Amino acid sequence: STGSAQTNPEKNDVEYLTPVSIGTPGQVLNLDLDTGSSDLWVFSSLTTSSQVNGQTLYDPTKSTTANQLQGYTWQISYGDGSSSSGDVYTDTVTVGGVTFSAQAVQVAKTVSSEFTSDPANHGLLGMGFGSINTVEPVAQKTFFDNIMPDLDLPLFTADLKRSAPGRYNFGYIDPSAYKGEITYVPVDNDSGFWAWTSPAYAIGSRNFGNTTLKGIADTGASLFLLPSAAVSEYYGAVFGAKYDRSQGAFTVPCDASAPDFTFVVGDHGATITVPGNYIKYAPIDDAGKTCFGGIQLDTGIGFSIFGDVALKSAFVVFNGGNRTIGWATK
Ligand SMILES: N[C@H]1[C@H](O)[C@@H](Sc2ccccc2)[C@@H]2OC[C@H]1O2
Repeated sequence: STGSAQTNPEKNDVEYLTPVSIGTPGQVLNLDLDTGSSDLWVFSSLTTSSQVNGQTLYDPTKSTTANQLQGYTWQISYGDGSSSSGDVYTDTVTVGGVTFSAQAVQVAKTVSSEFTSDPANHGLLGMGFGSINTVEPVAQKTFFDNIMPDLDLPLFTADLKRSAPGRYNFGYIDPSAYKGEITYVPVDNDSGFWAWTSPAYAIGSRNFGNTTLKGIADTGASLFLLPSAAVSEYYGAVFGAKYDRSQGAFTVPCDASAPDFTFVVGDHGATITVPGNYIKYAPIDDAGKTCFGGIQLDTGIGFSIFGDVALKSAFVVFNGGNRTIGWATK
């Protein structure tokens, strides 16, 4: 089988939401497909009502194919401090025309304020590795794990775009979605993430250094989080850039000329270039004078995060069959 689903950016591309059908008859929720986590959880009829704010709710009692996993629970905390928890059902789930009939659907009973505050986000669909699924007493498989054996090819692709709809494809590679060759590199999934290492990076037209970037490809993260040496070198090249302690982040003048950020993929010279304009991420003042930086520090995480600012500059193949990640320009 193969499938294809359009994914739609929220304001400032802070996340990308994809319609997912759950249950019989189908209840369509817009979910954040997240390669940086491995739980499929949804706002539901069981979610504490004071924590619901316009989100579409999955109601298992309205689905003839829902079955509760009695006594199973889950609780997840994300890198940005948000969290959610609840119970577990199985039900039929369809994304982009690909269906799995007994998918673990984690219904939220509690969600943190970051989730409550966004009516458009009805939950997450994790596409990381199964080892970090939080369901107790038995971890559950991700949607991708479940459909992989039936896919023509054991992979999915992410084609995110700046402030425009993009696409997640399952089981095939669309040759019209990228230019040149796809360069594949090994993924180390010991952490449960799509972790890989870039051998070097360059800022603007400067020469490549020899500092490797060890990071994860995370479709659920908005920004490009890098080591302080890379971040300082980058913003040192942007006139008017500064670290704004009140924001706890680097900002740039929205009218600054921002250099591109290029990272190497593999050892035969392939590169991906993040346009400087993507790093003038979003205005933080009404006048649109000051912009939030799309590159920020990865301090304390232990690895870098190739979030949407990096991913939307490429066509990315997540191959679960041979555990590689492929990058191509587009
Ligand atoms: N993998 C990512 C995940 O999808 C989000 S969870 C999230 C939180 C609030 C709003 C939307 C999504 C969080 O930021 C980075 C990492 O954790």
